Order: sequence, then structure tokens, then C-alpha cells
Amino acid sequence: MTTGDHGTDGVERRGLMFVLSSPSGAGKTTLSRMLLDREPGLKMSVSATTRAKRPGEIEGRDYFFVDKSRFEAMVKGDELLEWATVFDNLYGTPRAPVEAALSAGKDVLFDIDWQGTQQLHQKASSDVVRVFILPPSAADLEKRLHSRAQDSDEVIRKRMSRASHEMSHWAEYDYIVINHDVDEAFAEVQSILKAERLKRERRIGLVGFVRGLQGQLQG
Ligand SMILES: Nc1ncnc2c1ncn2[C@@H]1O[C@H](COP(=O)(O)OP(=O)(O)OP(=O)(O)O)[C@@H](O)[C@H]1O
Ligand SMILES: Nc1nc2c(ncn2[C@@H]2O[C@H](COP(=O)(O)O)[C@@H](O)[C@H]2O)c(=O)[nH]1
Repeated sequence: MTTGDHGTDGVERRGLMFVLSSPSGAGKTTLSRMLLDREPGLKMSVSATTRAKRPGEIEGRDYFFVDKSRFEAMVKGDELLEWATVFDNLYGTPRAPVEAALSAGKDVLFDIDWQGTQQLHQKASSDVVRVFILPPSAADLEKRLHSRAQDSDEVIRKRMSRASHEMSHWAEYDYIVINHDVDEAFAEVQSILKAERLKRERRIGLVGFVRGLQGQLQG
């Protein structure tokens, strides 16, 4: 599914799909924005959803807000790489932008739930890096959902009651980050991305690079 780009060392590399999941309110959106600001070469996958727009959300930046019949047409037309029902709404990843970004040598960042992560992993396991974000405590999680001030008390109650179920999938992930302090959590997530970019099996240009070095040593 992926083609290469050149890292700072000039070695061609396959793009990767970097997934953040967590119970609602643990900090995925916050960490995603920090990553996008500081990591050139990383592109956000913007999902389609049938949920209502929150105050401050922007069409095409945060989500593509669609109605149920449009979403179903996208499913039928195989336009989504994965999709799932989350908190009574439909969410899915448009396929074309992800494939275009990977083909252009970018890495792609996903803020999706465990169901979507399973689907991506089934399709392209070696290109998917899965990171699960945990809150430091249930009280902090609830405080964060309230401090975001974008959901009604009823929606927050529903999200809190789903948190334990969401968290039960933590062991399906490659990395676990506990988001106590946002700067520390960001540093950990960024380190994971940097290390994954250096993995030998992703660096398809290494054979040629090493041959070149050997040629220099022999010549
Ligand atoms: N380490 C932290 N300490 C305190 N507040 C935090 C921390 N990380 C994130 N927050 C705040 O918690 C709230 C929820 O964070 P965010 O929206 O990033 O969560 P999320 O996991 O993306 O949630 P959702 O799944 O509902 O989209 C925001 O107001 C954010 O500023
Ligand atoms: N499987 C998918 N899950 C997605 C997608 N986009 C977002 N999500 C997840 O939904 C919940 C709720 O998000 P919110 O913005 O309403 O708070 C959260 O866990 C997201 O990660 C998607 O395309 N596919």
C-alpha cells in the first residue's frame, strides 16, 4: 500500500500509519495537534462522521460532517478504509486521502477507536503503529471531558460509561502512553514515531545505501 520517501539521512523509507486510540477525553486530539505542529512529513487522516459538529470544529479540518445516507453511500462505494459505530454515531476513514499521502511519501496520523484500529491492522499490519493513550485516573478523565466544555452532561456520562470498555482493548496496541503531563506524553509519543521511522524493515533504501558505503570502502 505504501511507497517511499527520503528521511533526513536520504534513505528511502515506506510511509507508516500512526494510530492514536484512547477512551474519550484522554488526550488524542491534543497530542495529535502537537505532533502535526512539530513533525513535518506527518499528515492527519480526517474522518467522516455522522455526529453533530462541536463548537469550534471546522469542516474538513476536524471531520467531514455527513448525514447517515451519505455515510452509507461511502460504505457501499468502498470509499472508507475502515469504519465503525462509536457512541451511536458512524465514523470512518476516507480511503483516497490516506492512499495519496502514503504514495507521496508521508506518514499518516489516525485518531480512531479500537474497532477501526483492528480493521487497519488486518489490512496492512506491517505499516500500522498502534498507540493507546490512558488517562492517569478516572477522575482526571471526567475532569478533562468537562473542561473541554463541548459536550452535554448526558454525552459526558455516556462517554465515561464507555471508557472501561474502550480501555479493555489496550493490550491490542504496540505502545501505551499514560497522559499525566501533556508535554511528557507528547515527548513519549514523538519518540515512538521517531523510533518507528528508523525501523530497518521500513527503510527500503538501506540495501542500496549500504552497498554504496561498501563500494566507497572498496574503492
Ligand atoms: N495531560 C493533560 N492534562 C490536563 N488536561 C489535558 C491533558 N491532555 C489533554 N487535556 C485536556 O483534556 C481535554 C480532552 O482532550 P482531547 O480532546 O485531546 O481528548 P480526546 O482523547 O481527543 O477525546 P475524544 O475521543 O472525545 O475526541 C481537552 O480539554 C484537553 O485540553
Ligand atoms: N473507527 C473510527 N473511529 C473514529 C474515527 N474518527 C474518530 N473516531 C473515534 O470516535 C471516538 C469519538 O470521537 P469524537 O470526535 O466524537 O470525540 C474517538 O474514540 C475517536 O477516536 C474513524 O474514522 N474511525
